[in-house]
Amino acid sequence: MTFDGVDPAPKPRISIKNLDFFYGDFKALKSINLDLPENRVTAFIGPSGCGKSTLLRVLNRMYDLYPKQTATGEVLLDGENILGKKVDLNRLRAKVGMVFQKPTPFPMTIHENIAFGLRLANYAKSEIDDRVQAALKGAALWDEVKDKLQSSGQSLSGGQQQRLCVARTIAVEPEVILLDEPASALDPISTGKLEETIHQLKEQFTIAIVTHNMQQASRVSDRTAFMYLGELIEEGETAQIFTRPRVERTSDYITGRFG
Ligand SMILES: Nc1ncnc2c1ncn2[C@@H]1O[C@H](COP(=O)(O)OP(=O)(O)OP(=O)(O)O)[C@@H](O)[C@H]1O
Repeated sequence: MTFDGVDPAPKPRISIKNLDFFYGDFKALKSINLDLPENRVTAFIGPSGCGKSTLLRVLNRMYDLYPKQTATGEVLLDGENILGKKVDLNRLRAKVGMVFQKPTPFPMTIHENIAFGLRLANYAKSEIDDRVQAALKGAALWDEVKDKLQSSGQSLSGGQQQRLCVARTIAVEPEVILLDEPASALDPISTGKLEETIHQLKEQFTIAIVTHNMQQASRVSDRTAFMYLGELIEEGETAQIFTRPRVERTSDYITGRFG
Protein backbone atom coordinates (compact mmCIF):
# COMPACT_ATOMS: atom_id res chain seq x y z
CA MET A 1 0.00 0.00 0.00
CA THR A 2 1.13 3.53 -0.67
CA PHE A 3 0.41 6.35 1.79
CA ASP A 4 -2.86 7.13 0.00
CA GLY A 5 -4.03 3.53 0.40
CA VAL A 6 -3.62 2.58 -3.24
CA ASP A 7 -1.99 -0.76 -3.97
CA PRO A 8 0.82 -0.02 -6.44
CA ALA A 9 -0.06 -2.40 -9.28
CA PRO A 10 2.48 -5.23 -9.29
CA LYS A 11 3.46 -6.75 -12.57
CA PRO A 12 0.91 -9.05 -14.17
CA ARG A 13 1.75 -12.75 -13.96
CA ILE A 14 -1.09 -13.58 -16.35
CA SER A 15 -2.47 -11.24 -19.03
CA ILE A 16 -5.76 -12.21 -20.64
CA LYS A 17 -6.37 -10.45 -23.94
CA ASN A 18 -9.55 -10.50 -26.03
CA LEU A 19 -10.48 -13.96 -24.78
CA ASP A 20 -13.59 -15.61 -26.21
CA PHE A 21 -14.67 -19.07 -25.12
CA PHE A 22 -17.14 -21.44 -26.78
CA TYR A 23 -18.98 -24.55 -25.67
CA GLY A 24 -19.82 -25.73 -29.18
CA ASP A 25 -21.64 -22.72 -30.66
CA PHE A 26 -22.43 -21.14 -27.31
CA LYS A 27 -20.20 -18.19 -26.49
CA ALA A 28 -19.61 -18.37 -22.74
CA LEU A 29 -16.87 -15.71 -22.49
CA LYS A 30 -16.92 -12.50 -24.51
CA SER A 31 -13.80 -10.52 -25.16
CA ILE A 32 -12.29 -10.76 -21.69
CA ASN A 33 -9.32 -8.53 -20.93
CA LEU A 34 -7.82 -8.96 -17.48
CA ASP A 35 -4.42 -8.99 -15.76
CA LEU A 36 -3.72 -11.20 -12.75
CA PRO A 37 -0.93 -9.48 -10.82
CA GLU A 38 1.72 -11.62 -9.17
CA ASN A 39 1.57 -12.23 -5.42
CA ARG A 40 -2.00 -11.07 -5.29
CA VAL A 41 -5.33 -12.86 -4.94
CA THR A 42 -7.86 -12.04 -7.66
CA ALA A 43 -11.48 -13.08 -7.03
CA PHE A 44 -13.95 -13.82 -9.84
CA ILE A 45 -17.48 -13.01 -8.71
CA GLY A 46 -20.86 -12.80 -10.42
CA PRO A 47 -24.21 -14.60 -10.62
CA SER A 48 -24.52 -18.27 -11.44
CA GLY A 49 -23.68 -19.04 -15.07
CA CYS A 50 -21.78 -15.78 -15.72
CA GLY A 51 -18.59 -17.65 -16.70
CA LYS A 52 -16.40 -17.60 -13.58
CA SER A 53 -15.46 -21.29 -13.66
CA THR A 54 -15.07 -21.22 -17.43
CA LEU A 55 -12.57 -18.37 -17.13
CA LEU A 56 -10.65 -20.20 -14.41
CA ARG A 57 -10.53 -23.39 -16.47
CA VAL A 58 -9.05 -21.53 -19.42
CA LEU A 59 -6.04 -20.57 -17.32
CA ASN A 60 -4.68 -24.13 -17.18
CA ARG A 61 -6.46 -25.33 -20.33
CA MET A 62 -8.59 -27.73 -18.37
CA TYR A 63 -11.15 -27.38 -21.18
CA ASP A 64 -8.78 -29.24 -23.51
CA LEU A 65 -9.91 -32.45 -21.85
CA TYR A 66 -13.38 -31.98 -23.39
CA PRO A 67 -14.42 -31.99 -27.05
CA LYS A 68 -15.95 -28.93 -28.74
CA GLN A 69 -14.65 -26.44 -26.20
CA THR A 70 -12.51 -23.72 -27.76
CA ALA A 71 -10.81 -20.53 -26.66
CA THR A 72 -9.62 -17.70 -28.90
CA GLY A 73 -7.57 -14.64 -28.01
CA GLU A 74 -4.46 -14.71 -25.84
CA VAL A 75 -3.58 -15.71 -22.31
CA LEU A 76 0.02 -14.73 -21.64
CA LEU A 77 1.93 -16.45 -18.87
CA ASP A 78 5.55 -15.31 -18.63
CA GLY A 79 5.10 -13.82 -22.08
CA GLU A 80 3.98 -17.12 -23.69
CA ASN A 81 0.46 -17.51 -25.10
CA ILE A 82 -0.80 -20.60 -23.28
CA LEU A 83 -3.63 -21.00 -25.81
CA GLY A 84 -1.05 -21.79 -28.51
CA LYS A 85 -1.13 -25.20 -30.20
CA LYS A 86 2.46 -26.05 -29.28
CA VAL A 87 2.09 -25.49 -25.56
CA ASP A 88 3.19 -28.46 -23.44
CA LEU A 89 0.08 -29.06 -21.34
CA ASN A 90 1.87 -31.04 -18.65
CA ARG A 91 4.32 -28.20 -18.16
CA LEU A 92 1.49 -25.67 -18.16
CA ARG A 93 -0.47 -27.58 -15.52
CA ALA A 94 2.65 -27.86 -13.40
CA LYS A 95 2.97 -24.07 -13.56
CA VAL A 96 -0.74 -23.44 -13.01
CA GLY A 97 -2.11 -25.69 -10.27
CA MET A 98 -5.79 -26.09 -9.46
CA VAL A 99 -7.87 -26.90 -6.39
CA PHE A 100 -11.47 -27.93 -6.98
CA GLN A 101 -14.76 -27.29 -5.24
CA LYS A 102 -14.97 -30.71 -3.64
CA PRO A 103 -11.89 -31.94 -1.78
CA THR A 104 -10.45 -34.75 -3.91
CA PRO A 105 -7.64 -36.50 -2.01
CA PHE A 106 -6.34 -39.63 -3.72
CA PRO A 107 -7.15 -42.94 -1.96
CA MET A 108 -3.65 -43.04 -0.52
CA THR A 109 -1.86 -42.01 2.66
CA ILE A 110 -1.49 -38.33 3.54
CA HIS A 111 2.22 -38.54 2.73
CA GLU A 112 1.61 -40.34 -0.55
CA ASN A 113 -1.02 -37.81 -1.67
CA ILE A 114 1.82 -35.32 -1.98
CA ALA A 115 4.78 -37.61 -2.70
CA PHE A 116 2.97 -39.10 -5.71
CA GLY A 117 2.96 -35.81 -7.64
CA LEU A 118 6.53 -35.04 -6.62
CA ARG A 119 7.73 -38.34 -8.06
CA LEU A 120 5.76 -37.76 -11.26
CA ALA A 121 7.45 -34.38 -11.55
CA ASN A 122 10.84 -36.12 -11.16
CA TYR A 123 11.88 -34.66 -7.83
CA ALA A 124 14.85 -36.55 -6.35
CA LYS A 125 13.92 -39.34 -3.94
CA SER A 126 16.08 -37.80 -1.23
CA GLU A 127 14.08 -34.55 -1.37
CA ILE A 128 10.59 -36.05 -1.17
CA ASP A 129 10.12 -36.21 2.61
CA ASP A 130 11.33 -32.64 3.10
CA ARG A 131 9.10 -31.38 0.33
CA VAL A 132 6.05 -33.21 1.69
CA GLN A 133 6.69 -31.53 5.03
CA ALA A 134 7.21 -28.09 3.48
CA ALA A 135 4.01 -28.40 1.43
CA LEU A 136 1.97 -29.45 4.47
CA LYS A 137 3.41 -26.49 6.39
CA GLY A 138 2.65 -24.18 3.47
CA ALA A 139 -0.96 -25.37 3.50
CA ALA A 140 -1.14 -24.89 7.29
CA LEU A 141 -1.87 -28.59 7.84
CA TRP A 142 1.41 -29.91 9.22
CA ASP A 143 0.61 -29.55 12.91
CA GLU A 144 -2.63 -31.47 12.49
CA VAL A 145 -1.19 -34.41 10.52
CA LYS A 146 2.51 -34.71 11.42
CA ASP A 147 1.86 -37.73 13.64
CA LYS A 148 -0.30 -39.58 11.13
CA LEU A 149 1.31 -39.16 7.75
CA GLN A 150 0.66 -42.84 6.99
CA SER A 151 -3.11 -42.56 7.58
CA SER A 152 -5.41 -42.31 4.60
CA GLY A 153 -5.93 -38.81 3.17
CA GLN A 154 -9.60 -39.66 3.04
CA SER A 155 -9.73 -40.08 6.82
CA LEU A 156 -9.23 -36.34 7.30
CA SER A 157 -12.09 -33.87 7.82
CA GLY A 158 -13.40 -32.02 4.76
CA GLY A 159 -11.45 -28.88 5.64
CA GLN A 160 -8.26 -30.84 6.23
CA GLN A 161 -8.77 -32.72 2.97
CA GLN A 162 -9.06 -29.42 1.13
CA ARG A 163 -5.82 -28.18 2.71
CA LEU A 164 -4.23 -31.50 1.72
CA CYS A 165 -5.28 -30.72 -1.86
CA VAL A 166 -3.70 -27.28 -1.49
CA ALA A 167 -0.52 -28.94 -0.18
CA ARG A 168 -0.51 -31.35 -3.13
CA THR A 169 -0.84 -28.40 -5.50
CA ILE A 170 1.91 -26.25 -4.00
CA ALA A 171 4.36 -29.16 -3.51
CA VAL A 172 5.27 -29.15 -7.20
CA GLU A 173 6.05 -25.40 -7.04
CA PRO A 174 3.52 -23.87 -9.43
CA GLU A 175 3.54 -20.14 -10.20
CA VAL A 176 -0.21 -19.72 -10.22
CA ILE A 177 -2.90 -21.41 -8.11
CA LEU A 178 -6.51 -21.60 -9.29
CA LEU A 179 -9.15 -22.16 -6.61
CA ASP A 180 -12.65 -23.05 -7.80
CA GLU A 181 -15.00 -22.36 -4.89
CA PRO A 182 -12.60 -24.17 -2.58
CA ALA A 183 -14.61 -23.50 0.59
CA SER A 184 -18.10 -24.25 -0.64
CA ALA A 185 -18.17 -27.67 1.04
CA LEU A 186 -16.55 -26.48 4.28
CA ASP A 187 -17.87 -25.36 7.67
CA PRO A 188 -17.07 -21.83 8.89
CA ILE A 189 -14.04 -22.85 10.98
CA SER A 190 -12.45 -24.83 8.13
CA THR A 191 -13.30 -21.96 5.78
CA GLY A 192 -11.48 -19.54 8.08
CA LYS A 193 -8.40 -21.77 8.14
CA LEU A 194 -8.43 -22.13 4.36
CA GLU A 195 -8.75 -18.36 3.95
CA GLU A 196 -5.77 -17.84 6.28
CA THR A 197 -3.83 -20.32 4.20
CA ILE A 198 -4.70 -18.45 1.00
CA HIS A 199 -3.54 -15.23 2.62
CA GLN A 200 -0.14 -16.76 3.38
CA LEU A 201 0.21 -18.43 -0.01
CA LYS A 202 0.04 -15.19 -1.94
CA GLU A 203 3.51 -14.27 -0.69
CA GLN A 204 4.77 -16.99 -2.98
CA PHE A 205 2.10 -17.50 -5.64
CA THR A 206 -0.34 -15.69 -7.89
CA ILE A 207 -3.86 -16.78 -6.99
CA ALA A 208 -7.23 -16.68 -8.72
CA ILE A 209 -10.32 -17.74 -6.78
CA VAL A 210 -13.91 -18.28 -7.89
CA THR A 211 -16.34 -17.69 -5.08
CA HIS A 212 -20.07 -17.23 -4.65
CA ASN A 213 -19.50 -15.79 -1.26
CA MET A 214 -18.97 -12.06 -1.42
CA GLN A 215 -17.77 -11.80 2.18
CA GLN A 216 -15.15 -14.33 1.27
CA ALA A 217 -14.11 -12.36 -1.82
CA SER A 218 -13.77 -9.23 0.27
CA ARG A 219 -11.79 -11.07 2.96
CA VAL A 220 -9.31 -12.98 0.81
CA SER A 221 -8.79 -11.03 -2.37
CA ASP A 222 -6.76 -7.98 -3.33
CA ARG A 223 -8.53 -7.55 -6.64
CA THR A 224 -12.02 -8.50 -7.74
CA ALA A 225 -13.41 -9.11 -11.22
CA PHE A 226 -17.19 -8.92 -11.54
CA MET A 227 -18.65 -10.92 -14.43
CA TYR A 228 -22.11 -10.99 -15.95
CA LEU A 229 -23.40 -13.12 -18.85
CA GLY A 230 -19.90 -13.96 -20.06
CA GLU A 231 -18.60 -10.39 -19.91
CA LEU A 232 -16.15 -8.81 -17.52
CA ILE A 233 -18.14 -5.85 -16.27
CA GLU A 234 -15.69 -4.32 -13.84
CA GLU A 235 -12.33 -5.15 -12.28
CA GLY A 236 -10.30 -3.34 -9.68
CA GLU A 237 -9.03 -3.31 -6.14
CA THR A 238 -11.39 -5.31 -3.96
CA ALA A 239 -12.05 -2.41 -1.59
CA GLN A 240 -13.00 -0.18 -4.52
CA ILE A 241 -15.28 -2.79 -6.12
CA PHE A 242 -17.10 -3.37 -2.84
CA THR A 243 -17.36 0.21 -1.65
CA ARG A 244 -17.20 2.37 -4.77
CA PRO A 245 -18.15 0.29 -7.82
CA ARG A 246 -18.10 2.32 -11.01
CA VAL A 247 -20.79 0.35 -12.83
CA GLU A 248 -24.40 0.19 -11.68
CA ARG A 249 -24.70 -3.53 -12.38
CA THR A 250 -21.77 -4.27 -10.07
CA SER A 251 -23.36 -2.18 -7.37
CA ASP A 252 -26.71 -3.95 -7.84
CA TYR A 253 -25.03 -7.33 -7.51
CA ILE A 254 -22.93 -6.62 -4.46
CA THR A 255 -25.83 -4.99 -2.65
CA GLY A 256 -27.94 -8.09 -3.36
CA ARG A 257 -30.38 -6.47 -5.78
CA PHE A 258 -29.95 -9.39 -8.17
CA GLY A 259 -28.02 -12.61 -8.54
N1 LIG B 1 -19.92 -28.19 -20.48
C1 LIG B 1 -20.72 -27.19 -20.86
N2 LIG B 1 -21.40 -27.25 -22.01
C2 LIG B 1 -22.20 -26.25 -22.44
N3 LIG B 1 -22.37 -25.09 -21.75
C3 LIG B 1 -21.72 -24.96 -20.58
C4 LIG B 1 -20.86 -26.01 -20.07
N4 LIG B 1 -20.34 -25.60 -18.89
C5 LIG B 1 -20.85 -24.36 -18.67
N5 LIG B 1 -21.67 -23.98 -19.68
C6 LIG B 1 -22.39 -22.70 -19.81
O1 LIG B 1 -21.44 -21.65 -19.83
C7 LIG B 1 -21.91 -20.54 -19.05
C8 LIG B 1 -20.89 -20.24 -17.97
O2 LIG B 1 -20.82 -21.34 -17.06
P1 LIG B 1 -19.83 -21.34 -15.81
O3 LIG B 1 -19.92 -22.68 -15.18
O4 LIG B 1 -18.50 -20.86 -16.22
O5 LIG B 1 -20.50 -20.23 -14.88
P2 LIG B 1 -20.22 -19.86 -13.37
O6 LIG B 1 -20.25 -18.39 -13.29
O7 LIG B 1 -18.98 -20.55 -12.90
O8 LIG B 1 -21.52 -20.47 -12.69
P3 LIG B 1 -21.75 -21.07 -11.22
O9 LIG B 1 -21.55 -19.92 -10.29
O10 LIG B 1 -23.17 -21.52 -11.26
O11 LIG B 1 -20.76 -22.19 -11.01
C9 LIG B 1 -23.27 -20.94 -18.51
O12 LIG B 1 -24.25 -20.39 -19.38
C10 LIG B 1 -23.26 -22.45 -18.59
O13 LIG B 1 -24.57 -22.96 -18.79
